[in-house]
Amino acid sequence: MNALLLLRHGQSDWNAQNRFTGFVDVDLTEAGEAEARKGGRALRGMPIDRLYASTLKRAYRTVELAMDACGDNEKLRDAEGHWIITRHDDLRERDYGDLAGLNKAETAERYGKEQVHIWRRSYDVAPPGGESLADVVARVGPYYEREILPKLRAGETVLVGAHGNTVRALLVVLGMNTPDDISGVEIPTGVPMLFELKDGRPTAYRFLDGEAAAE
Ligand SMILES: O=C(O)[C@H](O)COP(=O)(O)O
Repeated sequence: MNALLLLRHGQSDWNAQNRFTGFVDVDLTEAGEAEARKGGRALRGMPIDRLYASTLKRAYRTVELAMDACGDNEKLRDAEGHWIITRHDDLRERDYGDLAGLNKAETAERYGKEQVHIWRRSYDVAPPGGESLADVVARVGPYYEREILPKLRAGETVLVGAHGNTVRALLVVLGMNTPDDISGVEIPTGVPMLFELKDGRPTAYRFLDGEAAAE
């Protein structure tokens, strides 16, 4: 099999509290861990050759839990039984800067819903002290082209544990969306996205939200 799999982390503690998170390294909730395991079950029977994640624990824990639940691909464990996951800062969630830790609803009351929507979903306007989606594209894109695309072109299937805005940035990098229409795209937590490849490049994707096999 030759495919790209993107997996937004399961629900995090600050997702559950409706707080801006960004670079802050928060844990998964129990519900988020269950989402990760459900996502893993949807991957059963799918040969995976390589695992990536951001350096934030909510992303690589999601990959670990998903792979545990998937139950296949034991070749990707090291001698101690840990999943071999290439982790990199460039795959982190967008930096929400000064908004990190603030409640999203309270922030909308303080600055206005329109301003918060612009900070969250515009392409080139960054939240104060943080990154715009364009900034995320500028760091995720080169990492993808340098590290992941060559593996896909070599015929591998690669799973990347990421974040809402790194997935959205990759959809722009992959040409699935444009800077104009990406603002309307939302990524569910814990649901694997399977990208079909043509000549080593992703051409279309679908969500694997039906479980391949019940628990
Ligand atoms: O970092 C965060 O706050 C969330 O994971 C993504 O936030 P957003 O959906 O508001 O961009």
